[in-house]
Amino acid sequence: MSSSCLVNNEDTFNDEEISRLSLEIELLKQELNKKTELLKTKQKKCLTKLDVSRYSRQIILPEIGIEGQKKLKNASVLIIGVGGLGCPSSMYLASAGVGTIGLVDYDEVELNNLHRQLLHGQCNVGMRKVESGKLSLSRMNEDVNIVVHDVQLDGYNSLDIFKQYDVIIDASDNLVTRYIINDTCVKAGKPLVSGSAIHCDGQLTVYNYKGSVCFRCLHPKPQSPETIGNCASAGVLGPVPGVIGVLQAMETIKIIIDHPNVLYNSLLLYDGGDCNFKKIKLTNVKRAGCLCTRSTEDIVITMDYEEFCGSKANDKFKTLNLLNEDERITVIDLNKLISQNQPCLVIDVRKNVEYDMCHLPFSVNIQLNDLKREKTLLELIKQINSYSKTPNVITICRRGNDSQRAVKELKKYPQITKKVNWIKDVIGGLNEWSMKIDKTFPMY
Ligand SMILES: Nc1ncnc2c1ncn2[C@@H]1O[C@H](COP(=O)(O)OP(=O)(O)OP(=O)(O)O)[C@@H](O)[C@H]1O
Ligand SMILES: [Zn+2]
Repeated sequence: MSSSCLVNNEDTFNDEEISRLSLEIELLKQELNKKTELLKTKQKKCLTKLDVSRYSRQIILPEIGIEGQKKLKNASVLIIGVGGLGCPSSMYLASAGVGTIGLVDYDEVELNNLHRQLLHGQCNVGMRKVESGKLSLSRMNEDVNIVVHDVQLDGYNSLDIFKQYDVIIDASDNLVTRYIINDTCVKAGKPLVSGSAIHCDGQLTVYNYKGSVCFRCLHPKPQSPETIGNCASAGVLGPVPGVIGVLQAMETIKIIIDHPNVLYNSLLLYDGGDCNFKKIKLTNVKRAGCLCTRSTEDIVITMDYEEFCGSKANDKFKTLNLLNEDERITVIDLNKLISQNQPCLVIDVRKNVEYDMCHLPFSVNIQLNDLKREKTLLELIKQINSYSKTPNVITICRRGNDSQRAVKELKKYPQITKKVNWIKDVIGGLNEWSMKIDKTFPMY
């Protein structure tokens, strides 16, 4: 017999003793579980008299009652994005007495956020959004525990954060983040209240709730990045994310109180222009092979989401480098050329509406897409011909990407290139002009 098999006689058990001990262990385990559950219930916060006064107008509702309000007090909700949707949803949840609200955002408050992101005020411009959000929410309701996560959410940090919360609200603004949030909710088994808003339109639904479909079931392949707009490029009317964010708060409250009519398996469409709400039925069958049909251990959320979507996990501006250095000028060069009265045709290639918002007085407006039109090109040639000396052509846009595209486009036409000295664009565009030449020029 090898030494490893040597056993002291006192330590050996017969079959009967083994099954008796197993039973004892099982009973002890059950006892421990019961005590842990009891402890959890005892640890649950009860309502104070002040709570009852504060929330009396909603406690009185049969849907809420004392039990519902207790559930809200003991609930935790994570909101990703303290922007157009995250501001209204967090305001209503904090005011309703949700015990813990987590805020995720990696960005700072900008002036152009204020028309719709009502948690942030003028004095908060430049501040971290999560900090500004926490300040305002705590001012609204000091009893709510506001937890800040000042990070860019990705597949590596999301699970640890999500685990700490009961309900997740997607108030982000880009496709990559939507997939990360969806996949993490599926892995962590959390309901996802999803919303979006752009122009005058909004959408709302709840995924991964009581066996319902997930975002991937409906969108297994990401939309191409070119077809997706964002608030910065497409614009949004403030009340639209306001409406959707408030409805996200409503669905979250319904999930917490276990309301029977949570908006899952349906998609709510809001058309602000028409003042119209439409509800369309979604499938209640999970897509075969979808992530949400796998066991949680098999769900991988550390994939390269940016590669999968072909876009970034934020809607921050990407600088293109389409032109060579000698095909570009700085705003300082432009200023010099203009003050020296050099013959320059400055073409602002932004949308008409942007040109109407603000423009350089010496520029003309031809939208990038119009540069392909024959009629526009003929008019442009006429303008070039009207100069007494051979002019330079300078394209400009907001930040210096479309202006590079415009140079490429114009250089395709020898009728133009032959008649001008050179065609160049302005690095950094009008935003750079605003920073370096004229601080009163609006930056947007
Ligand atoms: N992966 C992410 N991690 C953390 N925060 C994110 C992530 N993706 C988006 N966000 C945040 O979600 C919020 C979305 O807000 P919103 O749609 O109103 O856009 P915005 O970025 O504030 O404004 P604009 O698009 O006009 O510049 C932003 O504050 C953004 O920083
Ligand atoms: Zn799915």
